Amino acid sequence: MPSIFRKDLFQGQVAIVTGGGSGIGLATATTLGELGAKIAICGRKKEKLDAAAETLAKRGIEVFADACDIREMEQVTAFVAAVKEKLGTASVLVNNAGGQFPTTAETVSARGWEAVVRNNLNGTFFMTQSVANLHMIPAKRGRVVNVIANVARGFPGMVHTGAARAGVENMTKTLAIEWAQYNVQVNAVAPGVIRTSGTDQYPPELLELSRERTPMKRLGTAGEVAQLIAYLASDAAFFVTGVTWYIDGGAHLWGDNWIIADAEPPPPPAIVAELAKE
Ligand SMILES: CCCCCCCCC/C=C/C(=O)SCCNC(=O)CCNC(=O)[C@H](O)C(C)(C)COP(=O)(O)OP(=O)(O)OC[C@H]1O[C@@H](n2cnc3c(N)ncnc32)[C@H](O)[C@@H]1OP(=O)(O)O
Ligand SMILES: NC(=O)C1=CN([C@@H]2O[C@H](COP(=O)(O)OP(=O)(O)OC[C@H]3O[C@@H](n4cnc5c(N)ncnc54)[C@H](OP(=O)(O)O)[C@@H]3O)[C@@H](O)[C@H]2O)C=CC1
Repeated sequence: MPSIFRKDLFQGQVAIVTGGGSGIGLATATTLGELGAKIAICGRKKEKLDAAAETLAKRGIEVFADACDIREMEQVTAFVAAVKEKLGTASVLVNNAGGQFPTTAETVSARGWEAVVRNNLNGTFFMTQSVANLHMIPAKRGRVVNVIANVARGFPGMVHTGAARAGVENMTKTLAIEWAQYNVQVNAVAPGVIRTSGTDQYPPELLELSRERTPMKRLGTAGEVAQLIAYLASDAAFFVTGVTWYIDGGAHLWGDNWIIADAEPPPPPAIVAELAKE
């Protein structure tokens, strides 16, 4: 995707992109790298990261890639220290790693719930705290962009991730206030349904339903999300903090992925009929 940004926008800066081995993370790493940033990426699968690092290097981007499960604090601490040693002090953190699986609220197992909450909420906090303490707060400079999801009207069909992402959205506001004194801005982006290696794992009929239920009648691209992240990571967004930016073709305002059955609901309690008489 051609960029609207100045070629040297991130020259001399170091950007960490979690989950940078694929999808939105790789598109973001590519965008920031092509705008001059040195890039650090992490993920759980080393092979995927190595392939992504090769792609980035071929584009002339200086890159450091290492395996790190963001749910494990020791792995996070080690990765964040390695970034400092290999590339220098990071001024940009994109918390993009995450994921979940479709489920109903009544059937999700305790382990399934925990896996998703740890991945999206705990992992994002561990990484943010670690990068802030080692890189951004001492340097008095930082931009954090949290990738969440369209949870504006709940997330029926994925209760675990809805709850975890709402937690990250609230955390975004808190950190924006606590860290304003350190010149660290914290924002979130909330993608609608974006075609990536991640959504390729979803049933095609669910994605088609999502497309139909999106006012703009299409799915987004990873490149589009990367451009929004680049803006929020740039100096142009210096006075922007604590805000969630939707990039979803209008889907947070209209259109549901959750079909409410047409069946007659159970009768209301008697008091409702009594009140209707008055
Ligand atoms: C509806 C509206 C759509 C709306 C239309 C579509 C909208 C899409 C919007 C969002 C799109 C994206 O985010 S796309 C990005 C998607 N990418 C990903 O999700 C990749 C990352 N995800 C993951 O790694 C996994 O999903 C996650 C659970 C988070 C972490 O996996 P782990 O390996 O740590 O966990 P495991 O040890 O395997 O499993 C722990 C428990 O979770 C359960 N579990 C794991 N995967 C499961 C699965 N697919 N189905 C059931 N249960 C699962 C296991 O059964 C275990 O519980 P027990 O069985 O009880 O032991
Ligand atoms: N595509 C979409 O429609 C939407 C996506 N999102 C969110 O955007 C982000 C990017 O998703 P997308 O690019 O679509 O999908 P991908 O599955 O391609 O990307 C997810 C990335 O996160 C990494 N990851 C997942 N869990 C961990 C972990 N515990 N530690 C480290 N890395 C991890 C994965 O790498 P690895 O497997 O190697 O660990 C992978 O590279 C995710 O948070 C996703 O939930 C939100 C709304 C919609």
